[in-house]
Amino acid sequence: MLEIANLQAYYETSHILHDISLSLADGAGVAIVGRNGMGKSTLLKSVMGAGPRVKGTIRLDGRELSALAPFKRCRMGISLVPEDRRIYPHLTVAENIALAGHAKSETGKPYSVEEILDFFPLLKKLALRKGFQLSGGEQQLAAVARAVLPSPSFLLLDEPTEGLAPLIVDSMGEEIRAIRHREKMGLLLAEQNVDFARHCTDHLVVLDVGRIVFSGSWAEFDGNPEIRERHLSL
Ligand SMILES: Nc1ncnc2c1ncn2[C@@H]1O[C@H](COP(=O)(O)OP(=O)(O)OP(=O)(O)O)[C@@H](O)[C@H]1O
Repeated sequence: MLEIANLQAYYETSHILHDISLSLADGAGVAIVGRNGMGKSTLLKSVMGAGPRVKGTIRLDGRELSALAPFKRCRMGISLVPEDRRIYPHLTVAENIALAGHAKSETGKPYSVEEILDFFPLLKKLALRKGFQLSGGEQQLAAVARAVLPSPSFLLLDEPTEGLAPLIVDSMGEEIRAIRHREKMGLLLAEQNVDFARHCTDHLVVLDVGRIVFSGSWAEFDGNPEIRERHLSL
């Protein structure tokens, strides 16, 4: 279980996240939605320990993470795909994915590169292609695949669909959904594409200037058109 309680996050003197509390049961999928600059990325980075200064508690299976370096959180079962993907341009897709196998993991057994390529059929066809020869969407898929290899308990994805063609967005949505359900992997997804977020998760929180203004299921969200109109540009 991933529990975030009374989280505050700061960059220098700017107070970005205010009193965020959020719990994800094992295998749960939660989307963080909201307009640009509302704090979605900051929330994911706070959970990973990668950037903002935080106060409050972040616990994974009861163990406090807030003081731990990102690599330790990764070993404990959290994987982050940042917005900028960070695919190595001169390594092949298979080599980029294999890199994640070098990280030690305290959680379940990592998948093999072959298993990961079976999860992502599009990447299987591109396994020997170098990073710089991939489209933005293919790079994004490779970054997600690499993050899945250590078999994390919770996968954190930062706006994976940004700037991608609709076809690859659909295929990524299918694959993430399938992996989540088959492997019982938790997902915390920062996303502006509401249709994609809905496809991949069960619940959502809406952020507005660093505060949660809505938390519930997608059905509850649909029953609340005012939230949609006020906080999301649809
Ligand atoms: N490294 C940083 N230093 C200072 N301020 C930052 C930094 N990163 C983000 N911010 C500020 O924090 C606020 C929240 O940004 P964040 O990137 O978390 O929002 P977001 O909802 O993910 O937006 P987007 O969808 O545009 O990525 C914004 O006001 C942003 O300018």
